[in-house]
Amino acid sequence: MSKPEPNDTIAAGPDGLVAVLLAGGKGTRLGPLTRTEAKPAVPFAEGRLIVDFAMHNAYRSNISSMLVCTQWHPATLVAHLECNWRAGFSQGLVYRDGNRLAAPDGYRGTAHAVACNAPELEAAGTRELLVLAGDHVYDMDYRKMIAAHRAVGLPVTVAALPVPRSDASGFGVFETEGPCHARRFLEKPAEPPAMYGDPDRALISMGIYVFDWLWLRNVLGCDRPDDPNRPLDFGHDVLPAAVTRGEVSVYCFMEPATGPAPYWRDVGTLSALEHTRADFSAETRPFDLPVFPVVAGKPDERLMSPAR
Ligand SMILES: Nc1ncnc2c1ncn2[C@@H]1O[C@H](COP(=O)(O)OP(=O)(O)O[C@H]2O[C@H](CO)[C@@H](O)[C@H](O)[C@H]2O)[C@@H](O)[C@H]1O
Repeated sequence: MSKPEPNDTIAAGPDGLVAVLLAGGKGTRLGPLTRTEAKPAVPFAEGRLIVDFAMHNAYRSNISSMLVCTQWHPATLVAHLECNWRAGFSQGLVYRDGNRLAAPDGYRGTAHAVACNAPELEAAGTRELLVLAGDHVYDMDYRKMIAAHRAVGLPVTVAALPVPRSDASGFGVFETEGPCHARRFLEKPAEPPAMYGDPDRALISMGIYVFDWLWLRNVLGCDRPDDPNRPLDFGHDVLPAAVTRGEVSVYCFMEPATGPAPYWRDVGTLSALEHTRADFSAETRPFDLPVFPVVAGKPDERLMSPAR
């Protein structure tokens, strides 16, 4: 297995886009599985780790550069990405550990993780940022969302989908006044508001964002590193204010916008992970497991071992 090269650099794609994968959370709700392991590095099925779903989506969406924010036990994750995915990212795949980059406290939240990497993103020529989480199981072509972001012209686009209202309090929830027109954003509300036209469902954030970089660097206070009021978390700090200011467009991950939701699972709890794994071991899978790009050299030995 090749060793990670922390000095590698990234350059934005021809359209100025860079992806950031947030992969540093502790994942405490996965109990023993994440005691000494990053959540995205938890095995899913047949040699795939949880992170491979987001990686495959990025790869097949022609994303050519990615910065991965790690923090909690990143060794397995970095080795896996380096071995299986580096070949798919022609403009660079780099890992930036909060323990080193933001010592002594590390990244203090998702927005802070991006802010800490602002100088490198700036140097890479970033004009748009696609922010992804490493702990979701779904099959999505981000190009459609990016195209929608450009067409609408607002500085932020958030991917969203409906879930039963009773399941929504663990997510960021949009209060909408049209099929996908957001009026308010509430991070993990005890009483999630119903989505427009459907009293039984709520429109939740999938934790996938496209940002205009100049807007984001300003909102994150990248020029004010000592400002104690800088936002730390996208869901708690950045989105509620941005939605209220009318700066956020909602990208509904479903066709048509009011139709049934596609398969998407946040596998942040043991029971969600078990159910999702069961869906993929059933005769008919929700969709195919991720496929690694062809790598010159040896395949990951995990792929040679039996499913786990
Ligand atoms: N300090 C840190 N440094 C680096 N990476 C970190 C980090 N803290 C968390 N992460 C990573 O960021 C991603 C998001 O994790 P969070 O735990 O912050 O959000 P959560 O999933 O609860 O909600 C979010 O995702 C759900 C969808 O699952 C949305 O509904 C909700 O609005 C949104 O806040 C994960 O991949 C995690 O590993």
